[in-house]
Amino acid sequence: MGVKNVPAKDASGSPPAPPSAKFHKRVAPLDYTRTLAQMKSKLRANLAFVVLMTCATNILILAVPIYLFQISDRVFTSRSIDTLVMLTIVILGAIMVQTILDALRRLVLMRSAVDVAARLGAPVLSAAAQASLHSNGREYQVLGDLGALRSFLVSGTLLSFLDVPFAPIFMLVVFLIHPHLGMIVVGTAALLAVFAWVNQKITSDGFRRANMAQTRANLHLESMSRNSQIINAMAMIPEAVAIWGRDTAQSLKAQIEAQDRNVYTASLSRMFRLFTQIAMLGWGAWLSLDGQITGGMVIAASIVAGRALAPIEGAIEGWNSFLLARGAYDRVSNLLASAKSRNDKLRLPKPLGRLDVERLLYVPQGTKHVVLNALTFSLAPGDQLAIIGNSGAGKTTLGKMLVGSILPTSGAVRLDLMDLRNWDPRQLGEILGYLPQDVQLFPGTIKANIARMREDASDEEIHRAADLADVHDMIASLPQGYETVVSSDGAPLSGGQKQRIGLARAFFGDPKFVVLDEPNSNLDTLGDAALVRALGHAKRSGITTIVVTQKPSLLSAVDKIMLLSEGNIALFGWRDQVLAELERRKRPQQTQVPPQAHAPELQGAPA
Ligand SMILES: Nc1ncnc2c1ncn2[C@@H]1O[C@H](COP(=O)(O)OP(=O)(O)OP(=O)(O)O)[C@@H](O)[C@H]1O
Repeated sequence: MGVKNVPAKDASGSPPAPPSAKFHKRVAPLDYTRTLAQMKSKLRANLAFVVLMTCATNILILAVPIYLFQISDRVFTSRSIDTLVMLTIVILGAIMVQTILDALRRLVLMRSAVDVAARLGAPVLSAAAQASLHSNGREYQVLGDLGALRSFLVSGTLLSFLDVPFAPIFMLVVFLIHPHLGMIVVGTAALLAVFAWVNQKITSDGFRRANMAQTRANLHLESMSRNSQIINAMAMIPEAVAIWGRDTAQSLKAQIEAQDRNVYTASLSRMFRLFTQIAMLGWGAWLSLDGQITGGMVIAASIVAGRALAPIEGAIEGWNSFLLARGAYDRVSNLLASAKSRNDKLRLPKPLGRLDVERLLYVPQGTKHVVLNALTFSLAPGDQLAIIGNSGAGKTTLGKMLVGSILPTSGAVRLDLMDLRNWDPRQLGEILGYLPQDVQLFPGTIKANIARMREDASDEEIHRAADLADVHDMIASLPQGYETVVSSDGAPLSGGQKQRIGLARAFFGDPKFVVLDEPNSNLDTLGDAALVRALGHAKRSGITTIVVTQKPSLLSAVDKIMLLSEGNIALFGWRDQVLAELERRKRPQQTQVPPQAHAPELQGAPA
């Protein structure tokens, strides 16, 4: 196609920059899969160290029963004080080493948990923001999963899991002391496993229902905080609180049911574990009376049995939190695996602003509604197009698609011949400007908002954007000017002022292509006039501009008009021709039939 790849003249009129400066600097690459792999290998290394420490601590734990064994077998028989002192010194040393190693493994696990959160926090948030393009933003909750993962890594459950492989060794030791005692321990372990299985069966549904109701209550709370003004203004507090209360009550009720059952099974398993201790001592005493083992062996067997059963009980009790952590890990790794690496795109020179839309089709996922029906049109660099049409015609959807904030079902949007999907996203964001229908500002100063929260933005660039959007005078009239701090609900700015700051934000950084969705919906006459002047500045700067509008006042400022009707291009062409055609279509309707779909927006439009 006929776009000449000549360097565009700088908007300020200065000569084009040398070739090297024309190329955007690539931001640090964010390779999600590699970050995840790095985190896994670091965690594996740490866990290997922890497993080593666990081996050592578990072996050293045997020192106490061996000490008892030795006392009853050697000291009592030889009545040697020296042996007693030696044995005591050795056991004290062993206990000290065991304590240090146990503390070490806990410290390493704590640092590993922090390391996981620190390494994955930014990539997960970035991947969630990317993924939210295709959904309603629920991916942001994966950040909570990262927290759950971190808690699991420092929980006692993980230590119990690590200790479980040593349980058979301890059982073997008890078997070696006496097979009867060994069988008591193995029987109890099997019984504990049965209790845990029953516990899982009878509580999982309750916990699942409790979680679902809690999630609903949290979502409701979030929407209440976003709509607090509407809720207050229309006295909706009782209803809003009632909805939250209903979901919270459901969650608590389900939780109580599940927890009651949990308490029953946990108490039963604790009781059986105590029975085991008694059985070990009682049966051990009988064996001792029978002369089969010594008293020291009975006590040693009881201690070793306790060590064998404790991690099994801990792992069984923590099984639910293990499943939750595994689910959280799966969600984190799936999100990172599905996020696309942002560093594999060629850096291109700054575009001229030619737009080609090819057979753009949009059928939202899960619906059969054709919102945009194979739209095809082109704009030359610097063209200004107004998109008009009835409510629900697809104007906003088309605007979002033109800036790549939603992806088409099929077809392509090309900027300077290159499909938007093939531009480096960061570079594309810098050469695009977008003012959405529902303008939201970030909490911070006006200058930070105009600069798109970039810390490297110069004052000159911010002023230039404000100038281009014709909002400098409005900002100057505010008591704190560019330093005015805006809160998350936009206060202290009015709706129109917010919209005009949003306009300056769209023009920040010399974009080459700007989409403005109903930029004058909140503007007064002065604001309207400023917007028309801003379009004039954009025209002179060669910025390709698309304005979605229902108001006729803006139509005088554009070159071309597109009429969208139910997702189809009903009319597209030079402004005067389209307006004349609309006028011609409107006339017979006024005399014959009720007005047609698109007639009202053009009433009063300049011909
Ligand atoms: N994600 C979606 N799922 C289902 N339907 C959708 C989705 N996005 C848009 N639509 C539908 O597409 C149609 C066009 O919506 P769009 O917001 O683009 O209209 P519009 O022309 O901008 O209207 P308005 O002037 O009122 O803003 C609407 O009927 C809307 O319900």
